[in-house]
Amino acid sequence: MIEASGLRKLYGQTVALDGVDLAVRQGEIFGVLGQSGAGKSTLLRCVNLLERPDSGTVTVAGRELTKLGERELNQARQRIGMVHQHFALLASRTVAGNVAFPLEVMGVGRRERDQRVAELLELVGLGGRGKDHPRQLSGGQKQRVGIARALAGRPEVLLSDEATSALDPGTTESILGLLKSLNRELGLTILLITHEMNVVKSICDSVAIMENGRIRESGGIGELIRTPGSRLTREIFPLPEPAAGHITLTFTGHPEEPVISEVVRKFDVDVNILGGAIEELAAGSVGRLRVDLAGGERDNALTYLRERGLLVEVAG
Ligand SMILES: Nc1ncnc2c1ncn2[C@@H]1O[C@H](COP(=O)(O)OP(=O)(O)OP(=O)(O)O)[C@@H](O)[C@H]1O
Repeated sequence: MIEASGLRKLYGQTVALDGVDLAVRQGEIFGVLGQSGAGKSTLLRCVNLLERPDSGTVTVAGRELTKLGERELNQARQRIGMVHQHFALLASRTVAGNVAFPLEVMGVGRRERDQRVAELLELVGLGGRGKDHPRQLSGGQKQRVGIARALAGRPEVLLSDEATSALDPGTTESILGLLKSLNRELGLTILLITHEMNVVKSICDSVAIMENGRIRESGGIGELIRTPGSRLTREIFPLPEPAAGHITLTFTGHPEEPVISEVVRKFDVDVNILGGAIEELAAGSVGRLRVDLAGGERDNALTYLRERGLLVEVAG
């Protein structure tokens, strides 16, 4: 649905994007995770060409945006919604007036506009609040207005620029829940940028980890979790560096199965648990355990764990 290839963007001497490739599939929630200054906002602004990359191409829903002139681009942008960190609402307009704004720009007539605005407010859980002004709303409600406005043009793609960064944890969760349900119910493809691992863990199907204008790792979350040495897994489970011989086990799907006690019984090994955690991700439940395994048939125990579908990493 979104494909970016070879994106480069310089601001003076600063390389904001240094050859970025991105592929977001239709209907998925794709997170770009990175620290401040990594280039995330620049990447997002290059996807809808609010910022023109110095080189590289961007294709959204089959149209190569980097080839379009300003008029065609404005049209194409109507099918790409955008949600902002600080909501970007017009203080002088009511809630309904804010949501109606893009429809006015598109030239939608009054009656259709009113009907669509009412539908959109209902969709984001703000039915009946149309006459209020943004100042009468909480941060979470303001973001709901921002989302309703972004959906006005029936976009195929929603871009989210740190949509929950200005919100408290409880409100963040409810906004993430709303994005997830829009993704499911409308089949909306969502590309979001965030510096919060929590956002990636709770709603993303895929992720790209960005650093210094480059993507260091990207892919489906389940797939990355099963990849040895994955940065994503290390960041989700911040265990200390392992000592030589220590074993890190990553298991997905059925953490309730007693594989550890099985290997102890079957292979007569001693297991010393050094650390670990279980995380509930949108992609499923994932556990990571750091152990020391000694005695008995250690190698056979490791082979058995691999055969049971665990990722087994032995520190060198
Ligand atoms: N308009 C601009 N003019 C000059 N430099 C810029 C501009 N926009 C971004 N940069 C620089 O490009 C680099 C990437 O910035 P960008 O805002 O894309 O990162 P980010 O990951 O989104 O960070 P943050 O979360 O803090 O916004 C930074 O070094 C930043 O200072």
